[in-house]
Amino acid sequence: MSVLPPVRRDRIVAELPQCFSKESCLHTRESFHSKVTSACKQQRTGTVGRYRISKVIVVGDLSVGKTCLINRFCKDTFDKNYKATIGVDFEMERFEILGVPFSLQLWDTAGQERFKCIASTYYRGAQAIIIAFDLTDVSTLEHTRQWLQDALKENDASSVLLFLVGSKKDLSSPSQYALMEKDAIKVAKEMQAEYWSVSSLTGENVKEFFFRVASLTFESNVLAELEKTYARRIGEVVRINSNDRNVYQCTKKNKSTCCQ
Ligand SMILES: Nc1nc2c(ncn2[C@@H]2O[C@H](COP(=O)(O)OP(=O)(O)OP(=O)(O)O)[C@@H](O)[C@H]2O)c(=O)[nH]1
Ligand SMILES: [Mg+2]
Repeated sequence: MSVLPPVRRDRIVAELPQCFSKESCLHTRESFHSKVTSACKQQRTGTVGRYRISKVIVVGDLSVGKTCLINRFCKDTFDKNYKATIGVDFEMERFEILGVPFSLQLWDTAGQERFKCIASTYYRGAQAIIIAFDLTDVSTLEHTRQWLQDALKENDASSVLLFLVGSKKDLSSPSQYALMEKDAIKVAKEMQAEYWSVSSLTGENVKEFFFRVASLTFESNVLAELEKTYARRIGEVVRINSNDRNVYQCTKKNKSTCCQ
């Protein structure tokens, strides 16, 4: 069995990364959920080990900067020449969160209309959806609602984490940015998404953003797994209890026959 190399030192998460803007932040806790930290401390790998991967899809209009965002984070590169994504591209990024190895599967989808049907076949089973728009083009912000609708057709809205990300921040002036941010935060609140603004050219907020995505998906996976384990245990206890009742009836009626 091939052993993976250790996680890069700059991919280690010990504290819950904070959100970008309090105004559009759904998970306002300052630290990881206590149940998650204790499960990880006890390395209850049965609980924590299983959920080591999270699927994240990145959607949004063509040329808004989805591929550049992923490449800046995964490869620390930036290509100013636009090469449209055809269908989907895929990157796997490994972290160590609270001492537990964890991977983000990043699915970079095509924004061009003609590739949309191929891309949408990869939406299913996402734990997080990143909807990207261009901070210098308000029409790409308006289109994010449709992108979200399409992505939610394949996923359970109640359990998927949503992020609305404004890209190309280096291209917008402070006054232009302030106006766009106000609109974007309004859209983020409507969507129940967490808003971020980034620049893949300068790298501004890119690492912080992906650390936040990885940490929140890790936390929700571990909590879901703990709940399942707890429910299974309760199930077992209930089953034993119901047997107890039989044992009780046996002893009341006739000890020898029914309770072997
Ligand atoms: N200045 C600046 N330019 C950017 C930034 N991000 C992307 N770009 C430019 O925008 C172009 C398109 O970016 P891509 O990441 O390829 O766009 P995309 O969303 O993947 O496009 P599709 O694959 O067609 O959906 C790139 O060639 C860059 O030149 C950024 O943060 N700042
Ligand atoms: Mg692309």
